[in-house]
Parts: sequence; C-alpha cells; structure tokens
Amino acid sequence: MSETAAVPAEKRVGTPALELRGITMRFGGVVAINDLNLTINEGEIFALIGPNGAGKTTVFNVVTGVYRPTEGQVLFAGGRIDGKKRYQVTKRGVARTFQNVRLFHNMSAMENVLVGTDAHHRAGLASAALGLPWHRREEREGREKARELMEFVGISHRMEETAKNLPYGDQRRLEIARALATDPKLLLLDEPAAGMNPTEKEQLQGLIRKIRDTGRTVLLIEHDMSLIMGISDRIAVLDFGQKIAEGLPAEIQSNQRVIEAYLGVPADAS
Ligand SMILES: Nc1ncnc2c1ncn2[C@@H]1O[C@H](COP(=O)(O)OP(=O)(O)OP(=O)(O)O)[C@@H](O)[C@H]1O
Repeated sequence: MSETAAVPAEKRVGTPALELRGITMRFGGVVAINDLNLTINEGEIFALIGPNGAGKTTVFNVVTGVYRPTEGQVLFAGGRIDGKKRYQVTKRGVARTFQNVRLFHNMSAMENVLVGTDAHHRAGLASAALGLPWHRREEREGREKARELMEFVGISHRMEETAKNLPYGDQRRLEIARALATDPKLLLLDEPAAGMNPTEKEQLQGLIRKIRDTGRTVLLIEHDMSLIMGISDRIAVLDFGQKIAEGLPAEIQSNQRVIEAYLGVPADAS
C-alpha cells in the first residue's frame, strides 16, 4: 500500500478490524501474553513476529476462541469475541490456518474445501439425507465456490487428488482455500511459508496480496524475514509475551530493541 507507506504508522488512520485490549493469557505460572494491545486495520497485511515461545500462536488461539484470555478484550468488527466458541468466531468472519498443516488427509482437495463452505450452509443433516432441493442447490453452489477458491489459490489441477498426496506447498495452499471458504473478513495465517521453497514463497506473497485485494484483512505469523518485510503493511514484535515494537517494516528493521531480541545482532555491534 504505497499511499499509506509514506505516512508514519502512528499518524495513520484506519478502521480497526481487530483490536486486542489488555490481553493477558496465563497457563499456570507461564505468562504467554502480557497486557497486549494491538489494533489491526481493515485491509491491512499485518505481521506478528518474535522469537520462539514469544506468544504469537497464543494470540491466534485467543482471537479464534481456542482460549478465553485470562484478562482483556478482543474486539472484531466492533463486537467482543473473547470467550466466544470457535464456530461463533468463524461465523463472525475470522478464519485461520495452522503452523502444521491440518487437512483431512484421506479426503480429496475438493472435499477439504467443501468442509469450509459448510460453515455457512443452512441445510442440516436431515435435509441432506432427504435430498431436499435447497440442500442440492447448496451442494452445487458449494462445489462451484470450492472450484473457484482452488483456482484462486492456484491448485485447480489438484481438485480430485487426495490431500495427503499433494506436494507440501499445495497442501498449504489448500489449507488457505479451505479457510477462505468460510468467507472470512479476517484471515490468520500461522507460518504459511514454513517448508516452502523460494519459488513457492514468492507465489505465496502474491497470493497473500491477492487475498488482501479481495477486501480481506490478513494477520500473519512468519519467521521468513524477507517475506515479512516484502509483504507487510505493519509489523508488531512480541518477546516473552510483550509487544516490544510496532511499525512499518523499515522501522522494525532498524529498531535496536528488535535487533537485540530477535534479529540476533547485538545493539552495539558495528
Ligand atoms: N496450552 C498451553 N499450556 C501451557 N503453556 C502454553 C500453552 N500454549 C502456549 N504455552 C506457552 O506459552 C508461551 C508462548 O507460546 P506460543 O506457542 O504462543 O509461542 P510462539 O511465539 O507461537 O512460538 P513459536 O514461534 O515457537 O511457534 C510458551 O512458553 C509456551 O510454552
């Protein structure tokens, strides 16, 4: 977003899509997230980075209803979603992928995406069993949508293949297609580039931009710095559950605290 890139982060205005207010998440004695405040604006590609164990995945788990935060609020599209059940968060318009690919391995690629489209269908099991007209229509529409999504992520040639037989990069794309099938306003991607080769990473960057260009907001966790720096509108850095920096990619790259905590170069190294 070249227009916004020229404006300092703190001066930029936008409509918040997701807000974390004073989020703390404790597991017994472990403080995984400590009083975290974060605002992600509509249409942003926002990256959450930080060393292993910094609390990034826990943020995703709090946002998607896996965990109820110990303290704080999560606001999405103006309403609170903290403490809501996972399916309720999905219905509100939040979808995610996982650090380790989680597909139905013995189902076809198409069937995996259909599971996602099912999240919004009104026809229940009974109408499915009876073959009622709206069920048949929804099934047809679901398959059409799944086909479009697989084309969108670039795996339309794999539709009928069993998920476990897909090359790894395509499995990750399939996961993204399945998440998009719920028609999310906000998509959370947990280390989408993990295990990808350089060509796949480049294609992934294009795909993430394309997803944003369809009007969605993207929040991603990633360790691949060139991908992060190349694609993010803004970045927040976590360390031991606390936000230690937030800003534009260039600001993050030159932030001494981030360099010390994460990028691995001592602050006084010349
Ligand atoms: N369910 C849980 N029970 C106990 N401790 C947990 C749980 N989930 C996360 N933690 C702890 O919370 C801290 C943050 O973990 P988290 O997985 O969120 O970090 P992360 O930044 O995603 O790390 P990575 O980059 O390695 O995936 C760690 O100390 C982890 O051990």
